[in-house]
Amino acid sequence: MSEPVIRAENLAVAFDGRTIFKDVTFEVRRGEIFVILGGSGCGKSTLLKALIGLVPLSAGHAFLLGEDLGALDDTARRALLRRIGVMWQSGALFGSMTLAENVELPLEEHTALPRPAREALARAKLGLVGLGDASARLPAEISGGMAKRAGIARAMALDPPLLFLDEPSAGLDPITSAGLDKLIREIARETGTTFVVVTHELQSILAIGDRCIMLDKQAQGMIAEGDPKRLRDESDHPTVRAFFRREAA
Ligand SMILES: Nc1ncnc2c1ncn2[C@@H]1O[C@H](COP(=O)(O)OP(=O)(O)OP(=O)(O)O)[C@@H](O)[C@H]1O
Repeated sequence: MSEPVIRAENLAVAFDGRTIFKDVTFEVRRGEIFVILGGSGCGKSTLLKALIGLVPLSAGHAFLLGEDLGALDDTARRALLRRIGVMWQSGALFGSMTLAENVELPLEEHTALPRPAREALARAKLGLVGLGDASARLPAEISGGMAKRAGIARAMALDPPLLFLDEPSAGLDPITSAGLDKLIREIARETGTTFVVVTHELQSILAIGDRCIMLDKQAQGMIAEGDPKRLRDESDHPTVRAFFRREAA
């Protein structure tokens, strides 16, 4: 089997001596959509940040694309992070720039490509997310669902093999959210991009997740791992069952 895209070994994070999670161990395989799920405040976003080195680990190792992020010097670390796309929940587009200019921004920052090449790549990425006709629009002129699509296009500007999405369906109505899920599946299938998606939206988890882990605040760590549909149908863990069956725990 090929090297996993992510290997998380016994990860722990604590803030001011308070453990958020510990002993978090999992692998993300090439080409899959891997979901990090769990209730509010269980540490999903913190885990995402820890995986890319934005939050320090108090224990464990995170290997991304085969490299131990914590063991790299600044240059190697920047080079590795350049190969990873992130769309933050709060990752708003720059309001004064068109969608095309927003997508071009990472290309301008990280490549020496001339402007026409950048423009062509930005158009292609916007086309991939179904916004080929909207490239000259400003963020204020588009819907929330379109803004998320544009955010994904921007995160894909540098063709990352690994893409993190932090709560992509936050703030979207169910139909728009389902459309975004479909897009994520299409991109994964068409491009082979590996996705790590943080979400607590049950519909999304079941629609897109090949595999998932579930974090839990009380347990301060993982309480489940596997195919979300199997967890829904077969888990004996009361919190996992409650989550998937939408019952109060
Ligand atoms: N920089 C920080 N300093 C101190 N505490 C923090 C910091 N970042 C997060 N926390 C705490 O860590 C816990 C987990 O937060 P996190 O945002 O990762 O949860 P989450 O599962 O993503 O929640 P939600 O679904 O509500 O976004 C929370 O109690 C939060 O207050």
